[in-house]
Amino acid sequence: MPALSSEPNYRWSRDNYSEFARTIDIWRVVLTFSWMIWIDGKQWSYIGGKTDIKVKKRTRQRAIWLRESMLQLGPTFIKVGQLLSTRADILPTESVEELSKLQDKVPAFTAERARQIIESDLGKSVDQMFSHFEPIPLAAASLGQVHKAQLPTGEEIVVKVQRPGLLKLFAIDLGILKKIAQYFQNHPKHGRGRDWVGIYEECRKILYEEADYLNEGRNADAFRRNFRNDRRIIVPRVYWRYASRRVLALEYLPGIKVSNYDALEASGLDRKAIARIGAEAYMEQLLNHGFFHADPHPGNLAVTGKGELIFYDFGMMGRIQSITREKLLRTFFAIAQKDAEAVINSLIELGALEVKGDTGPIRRSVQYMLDNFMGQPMEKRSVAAISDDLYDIAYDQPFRFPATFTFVLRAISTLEGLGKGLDPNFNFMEVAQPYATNLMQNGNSQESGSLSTAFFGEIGRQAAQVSNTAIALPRRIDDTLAKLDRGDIRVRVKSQETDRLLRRVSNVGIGMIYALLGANFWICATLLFVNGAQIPAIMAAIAAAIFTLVLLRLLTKIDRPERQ
Ligand SMILES: Nc1ncnc2c1ncn2[C@@H]1O[C@H](COP(=O)(O)OP(=O)(O)OP(=O)(O)O)[C@@H](O)[C@H]1O
Repeated sequence: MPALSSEPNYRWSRDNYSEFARTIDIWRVVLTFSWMIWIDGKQWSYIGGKTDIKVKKRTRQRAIWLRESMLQLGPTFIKVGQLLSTRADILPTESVEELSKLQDKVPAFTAERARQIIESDLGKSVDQMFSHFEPIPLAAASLGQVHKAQLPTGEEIVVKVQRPGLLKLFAIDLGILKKIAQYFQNHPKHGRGRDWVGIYEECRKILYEEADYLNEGRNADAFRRNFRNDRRIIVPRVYWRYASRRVLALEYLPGIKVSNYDALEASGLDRKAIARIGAEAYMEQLLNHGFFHADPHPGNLAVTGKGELIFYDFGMMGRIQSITREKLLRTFFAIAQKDAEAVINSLIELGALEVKGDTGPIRRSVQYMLDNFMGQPMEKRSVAAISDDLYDIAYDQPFRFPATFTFVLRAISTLEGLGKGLDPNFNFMEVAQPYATNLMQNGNSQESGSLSTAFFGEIGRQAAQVSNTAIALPRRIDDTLAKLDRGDIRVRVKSQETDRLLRRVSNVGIGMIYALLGANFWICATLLFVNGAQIPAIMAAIAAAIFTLVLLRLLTKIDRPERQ
């Protein structure tokens, strides 16, 4: 993010901002938003009647308001908003779209404060360590800012410095956010089928990981190592001598931003080739390394004069294990075969789906989607469209996608958007498919070997199923036994005889109660009548008569033979 020259005076960036004032500010936003949602659900709040167009328009206005409020609330909420923008399975489309526009438009802090942080963390003065330190940051984002500097040896570096007081702000904000998550969890409407506390825990973990620059340095090293044999990808080197939780020095690698099309063309760079390198680098990360850059927005990708792709910012990375990659293939096969049951099972196995309760409704939705949306061949569809379909199914259902899965989808969708900007005919699936097959067949790593075995094993299995149902039958029995073993099958035994007997026993019990009450009222009526209280005696007699009648009716029912 370029540093802002004019600095809006946000409350959270003031020194005298108290925890109490913060709590009020945050709860004011939460309660106002809850009130808006409540009002929007009421028919009378729409002048001239509630229509789909009016609802959509209002949802959009609310989403814009939410985005602006998150921006006002500062770093923690900007990041949480950005994370929530990947959750189209729990938020309406309008909110997802608005939150994904949430950019780190935050004021830079002064070079003086940056120097203080560097000196306090590294224990030496900035002038001793660096021959030059650029006071105006290259970029300022919500968590920190980037200053250019030079080492006495002449090497050019960038120094990332964390925003002052960030961890203190996190501690306060996350404490309040936890209460908000609990509030929504316990809410009769918004809490149903949602795991707000789980989502809060995920956000908390990611925020603290991103705020630890040592972690970012380790990620950058691992990413760089993974691409050491690929000359098309460049990753800055970490200068560990100048690293702490709040400071990170990296090799200075200037480049043209992938979204700066004019500059790319002026340098004679091939836009199509850049889009392809990006997609292939992602296939490599997802299928081979199992370690991927989770935030490939245009600010984090640049191109050198030679057409190499530079990656910046390793704060948010995703990991997928090799076993998950095999399961991912199984999902693709299931989708290709339009087998809803298999899609759901593979997504559950993948950990991509957590179903609470009955899988029936979701199976029907998935089947509907497979039959209707997936009309086009897979390789012609965009990943963004596929994820939209998935989110459409998931929205308002009693399950959610785990963060890793939504991160993969978001990373690929973002990259796809970038690719389309560079080359209007770009399609991630088209690039990915042959690349994935090639990687699985000719891969030199042990992992891709096992992956290709799984791939062909799966083809064999599917072929056997399709060509011969008789052969497939034992498999189904086997699957059913496995389900039984896992406790996924509930057996309901219906015995009419037992049901009848139970009903009779219960009716006899109720009959006893009526008999007792009837007798009681008859005795009361008699005693009252004998003592001259005629009106109360009549009332008691009526009550006694009612209970006796009900009892007689019940007795005839007990003896009547039941219809089969
Ligand atoms: N090694 C580098 N060489 C040159 N420029 C860099 C380098 N690292 C970062 N930058 C520049 O600084 C910008 C911000 O860097 P980075 O994304 O790492 O910071 P951030 O605080 O994590 O920002 P954000 O959260 O917006 O991604 C990059 O877009 C890039 O322009």
